[in-house]
Amino acid sequence: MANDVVLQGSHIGKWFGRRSERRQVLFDVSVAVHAGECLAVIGGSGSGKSTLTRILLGLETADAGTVTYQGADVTCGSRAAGYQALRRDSGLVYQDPFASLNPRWTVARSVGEPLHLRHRGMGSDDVARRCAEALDTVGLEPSTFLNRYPVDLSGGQAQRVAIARAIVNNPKVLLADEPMSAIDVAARVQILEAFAAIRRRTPDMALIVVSHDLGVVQHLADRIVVLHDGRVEEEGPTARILREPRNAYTRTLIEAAS
Ligand SMILES: Nc1ncnc2c1ncn2[C@@H]1O[C@H](COP(=O)(O)OP(=O)(O)OP(=O)(O)O)[C@@H](O)[C@H]1O
Repeated sequence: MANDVVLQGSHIGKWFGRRSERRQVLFDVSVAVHAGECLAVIGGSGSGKSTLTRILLGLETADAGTVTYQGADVTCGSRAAGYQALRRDSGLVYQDPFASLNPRWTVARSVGEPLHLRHRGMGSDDVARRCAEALDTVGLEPSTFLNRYPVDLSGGQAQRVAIARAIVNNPKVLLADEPMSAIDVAARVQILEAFAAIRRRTPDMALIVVSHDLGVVQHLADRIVVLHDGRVEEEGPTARILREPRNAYTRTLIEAAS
């Protein structure tokens, strides 16, 4: 399995604030993400889930430790050897889909923009085909949705458009930070199905999901990392962690969710 590691954080430490306000929020966190797996990062509010995953994706710098993407360093931001490759090969899905979509852009423009940015000379037929494929994968009929604006979408549809935008360049690593928490319960199934379809279509892609919702985690994740106050409390296969948590904090999280 070690050969399959795409993204690795080793002994990550992070502090926020200045002088007397300075506070450590991640303590010696090590985590490996493998090709083709879905890794869930769970933990209470403020446990460091978003900070850790943003550091792994090179969106935030670590103050201690290292992050490598396919063996190349990404730790010190844009100066690092692996940084550009990771930025190019990663996609992001956030909690609020309407914040990730420009209200003045059609779905076609929002989904197509990353293609234009990456492949400057790509022809309009290829852009249209790739946008349609991405929308199809997330369960949105292209002919119905391509010309809509965000205002014409439900929350669940908007999130699936945001996911289509995130996958249109076939990322090797996709980070979804609380992708379901702003979506009503009825629409969540379609988002789960969208992630399942993406994983079938791109079986080598690594998916990192940050979620409070253990139902979502149970459906999506192969492996779980449990964070508490910036430390890894426990990690292991999803079924084992949810059925037989070894750690008292993990048990508390599971009991609170059931
Ligand atoms: N830019 C920042 N400046 C100062 N403190 C920050 C910053 N970002 C995060 N923090 C602090 O770091 C800690 C971890 O935050 P983080 O957002 O990573 O937690 P989380 O587990 O994702 O929480 P939530 O589930 O509530 O989103 C929190 O105490 C938070 O207040």
